[in-house]
Amino acid sequence: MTVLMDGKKLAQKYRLSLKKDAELIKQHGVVPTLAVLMIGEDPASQVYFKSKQKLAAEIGIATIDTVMPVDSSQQAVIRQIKQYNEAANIHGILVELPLPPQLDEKAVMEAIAPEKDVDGFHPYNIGRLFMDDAGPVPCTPAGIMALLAEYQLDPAGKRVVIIGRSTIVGRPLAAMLLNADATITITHSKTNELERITRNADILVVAAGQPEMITQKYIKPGAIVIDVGINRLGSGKIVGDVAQEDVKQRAGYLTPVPGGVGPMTSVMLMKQTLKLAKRSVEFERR
Ligand SMILES: Nc1nc(=O)c2c([nH]1)NC[C@@H]1CN(c3ccc(C(=O)N[C@@H](CCC(=O)O)C(=O)O)cc3)C=[N+]21
Repeated sequence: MTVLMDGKKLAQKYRLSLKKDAELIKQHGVVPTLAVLMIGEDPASQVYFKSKQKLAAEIGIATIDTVMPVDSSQQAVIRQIKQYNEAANIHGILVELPLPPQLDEKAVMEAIAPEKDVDGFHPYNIGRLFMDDAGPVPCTPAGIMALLAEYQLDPAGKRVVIIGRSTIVGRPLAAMLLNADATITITHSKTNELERITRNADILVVAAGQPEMITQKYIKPGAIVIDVGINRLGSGKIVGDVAQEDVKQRAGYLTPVPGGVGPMTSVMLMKQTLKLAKRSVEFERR
């Protein structure tokens, strides 16, 4: 029997506790504030953009939302970020990805002040994560770590295989799990004999962006399977990167899609915003 790891339920638990944290910060006269910058109107990002506004409002986090035209110049985007960097009332800055093609993602990420980088995408924060001295960290991997902890699945000593080497999921998750004493293998689209590697995994994380690519034959019996994929099919149905019904026959634990990693990502963003706001309270009291 596979245990489904209920991200929706855990996210709800976090929402209640984050609401209390936000209240405490406000008692010190600080309103936790997240600035969200979206360039263009990518439909997938737009859904995420709106759901974040709603979640922030529920928890008691103020948002400053800016939409810039899809043809914005690099200079204009960086100017907007610098303005947020300098605004004392803003604690977290998030720039919606993906960016339109004329913009240099690396330069945009580097323009965000590391101490306001809620997504943990700035090279300084990535470096800290790799040195096991983490500041803000990427939200999706943080959500995966929270799910493992909730189900008392300690990664220490376990063999982890991650499919996907993105800067948003695969790479930072590898660092977090390494910091938690797991043994890590990162695989990707050029990996030879993928199945032979994944069949050794005690924990398999799939962030490949390929609808339902992972079937039973990739899974070690009883393994923990984390499905990071969110793929919208022509029919409108949302599926993960794991063929869920098939893999359920073999996995010990599995995150569903929807209702698994996705809801945890958003809640981790709020948690990190509060952490950054709290730090500014402590700073002011000194
Ligand atoms: N700077 C930046 N940081 C991000 O973290 C970021 C981003 N840009 N751009 C867009 C992607 C996408 N993303 C999602 C977060 C939550 C769900 C989520 O909650 N999904 C639900 C609902 C799925 C549905 O019904 O559409 C679920 O999986 O259950 C999905 C997608 C964060 N992203």
